Amino acid sequence: MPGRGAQPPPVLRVEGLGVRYGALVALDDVSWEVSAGEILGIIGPNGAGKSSCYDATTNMATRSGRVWLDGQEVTAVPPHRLAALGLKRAFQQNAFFTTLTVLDNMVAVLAREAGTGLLPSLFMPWREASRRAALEDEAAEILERFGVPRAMHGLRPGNIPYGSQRMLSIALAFGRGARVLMLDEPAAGLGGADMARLAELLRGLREAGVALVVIEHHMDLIMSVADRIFVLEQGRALATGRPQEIQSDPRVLEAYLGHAA
Ligand SMILES: Nc1ncnc2c1ncn2[C@@H]1O[C@H](COP(=O)(O)OP(=O)(O)OP(=O)(O)O)[C@@H](O)[C@H]1O
Repeated sequence: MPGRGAQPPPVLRVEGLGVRYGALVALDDVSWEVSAGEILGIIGPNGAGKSSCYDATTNMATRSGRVWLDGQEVTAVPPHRLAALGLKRAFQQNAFFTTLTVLDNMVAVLAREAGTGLLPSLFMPWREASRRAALEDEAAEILERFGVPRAMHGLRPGNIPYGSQRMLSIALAFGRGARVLMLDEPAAGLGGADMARLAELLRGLREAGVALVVIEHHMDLIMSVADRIFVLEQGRALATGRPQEIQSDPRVLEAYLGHAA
């Protein structure tokens, strides 16, 4: 890519993304990229087009533009295939199987990733017992890595603390692994201690080589963890740069805070 010097090639690159809802232009000619072991923060005022940008990237909205994953064009690839290729996403709202335990939610994700036919049999105890035990071990390890302790694995998701629910959401999105993980406001509703755990988790994933794209309204969090920030305003790219550049960019201050510093 031009101007990236010795940077590794991007894992995910989007170019010219556009989304319209009827007459409303939610996203207009937006391009960005993210590399392995990098955190790209996406910020912007409410309604700026951040979620539409995720929908466009993961082919969950009718859109224009193009998307490349690991150098391969994936513009026409449907969302579930993108996930299988390693482009994964967590949503603003937690989405669990509320009647399953925390552990079984994770097992269900692993079973789905393992392929056809396994999911129904996993919940029949007389079949696939050893396979199920192996998946349970794997699920428990992933949950612990994402900060959901074993004491919570037998509970229903609605009965664990909200901060742990958010971590569970990220674990379920990540599954067995991701090349790119896109998170939509992971810190929404979190208090200080949970926010610190989340920051630690994001840094750990970056350390492991995951490319992270994080929409976030909590400026302290995103400015402290992101390597680069991409700013959207009214569907268009306003600025991109390192956190300290973005924090002192008068255009961003004007758009985001309603005044220049
Ligand atoms: N399904 C939809 N139908 C019609 N308009 C939509 C739809 N989804 C989003 N919009 C509109 O598109 C624009 C961009 O919305 P989007 O949710 O992408 O912004 P956002 O930056 O993620 O906002 P927020 O920070 O509030 O989540 C907004 O004006 C929104 O009202």
